[in-house]
Amino acid sequence: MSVNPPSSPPKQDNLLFAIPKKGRLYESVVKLLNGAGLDYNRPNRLDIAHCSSLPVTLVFLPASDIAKYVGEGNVDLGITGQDIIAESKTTVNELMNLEFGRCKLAVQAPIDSAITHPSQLAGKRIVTSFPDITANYFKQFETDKLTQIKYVGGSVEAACGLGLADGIVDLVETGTTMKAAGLEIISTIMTTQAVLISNPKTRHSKLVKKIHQRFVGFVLAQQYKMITYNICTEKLQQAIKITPGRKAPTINPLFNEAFFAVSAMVHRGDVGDIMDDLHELGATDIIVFDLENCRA
Ligand SMILES: Nc1ncnc2c1ncn2[C@@H]1O[C@H](COP(=O)(O)OP(=O)(O)OP(=O)(O)O)[C@@H](O)[C@H]1O
Ligand SMILES: O=P(O)(O)OC[C@H]1O[C@H](OP(=O)(O)OP(=O)(O)O)[C@H](O)[C@@H]1O
Repeated sequence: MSVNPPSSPPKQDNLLFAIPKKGRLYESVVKLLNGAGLDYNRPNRLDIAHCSSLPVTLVFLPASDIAKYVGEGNVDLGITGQDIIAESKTTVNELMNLEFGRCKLAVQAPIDSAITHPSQLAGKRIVTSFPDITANYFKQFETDKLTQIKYVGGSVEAACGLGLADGIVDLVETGTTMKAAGLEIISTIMTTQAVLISNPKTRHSKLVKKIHQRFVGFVLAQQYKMITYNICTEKLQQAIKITPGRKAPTINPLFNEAFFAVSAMVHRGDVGDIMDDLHELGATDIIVFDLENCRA
């Protein structure tokens, strides 16, 4: 692990926040930090950046090391996958699911092998970046011989084809990597997504809470859109059934008309159907807005 020397040392009283320095989680994390108002300037190639808006220093680390730094080091907050937390066997507080980095950790074997159940791989050679989770998982199937677990840091899917493994344990999202390597899922060990974690011994509980609340608002805003429309008095009750909102819709009478303007939060995935239903009911001026951020 290499952390470049900081341009200026971490400010002593700043909260330290570990961020994946690259890889699958990086872009979503940057979006989340921007959305939560954690503005920073990261000079090219440097692994440390001070936030301008809050007393927070971001440290950019490999995703696979972040749970360790938060559980056993001085780092107060971090973002990483649940798979990494499970593998690192360290105690951190899992504050919230971040709704990205969703995938599963699965036992895989060559399609043309006769393996259909994980017990057939017990005692055999398994290659993985998750040796601890894998060893624990195969224990339940072992009789006499221990499973031979070998660690590799990446491109795990190549191990069967290159004669290093009889099976692998690796992450699967779309399945593209797995299929390209001629592998199939034999069993799923766990599902995982990115989470916000905190150090149980942090000295910055108040700031941890503040950042947590900002993330809750941003993640919620990503799941909803705001819809507004006009509807006549007679159809208002039916319209409310279509857009009940998170708590209730906001309803304002239109000036000089027997119409109401309604606005409500709706789930992103339901927007198309809701617009169709409202249009069919006779609603007019239906407009949908993205929510940039919110506090529920
Ligand atoms: N295909 C995927 N889809 C969704 N989330 C994933 C996927 N692959 C990995 N992740 C999540 O992202 C975390 C980091 O994985 P990634 O492959 O980016 O790590 P890395 O190997 O440290 O990075 P890099 O490959 O850039 O060195 C994983 O532990 C997992 O939680
Ligand atoms: O099911 P898919 O959508 O194909 O995604 C799964 C792949 O993504 C991850 O690897 P990544 O591409 O991040 O690189 P790595 O193997 O170097 O970790 C994971 O280790 C799989 O190989």
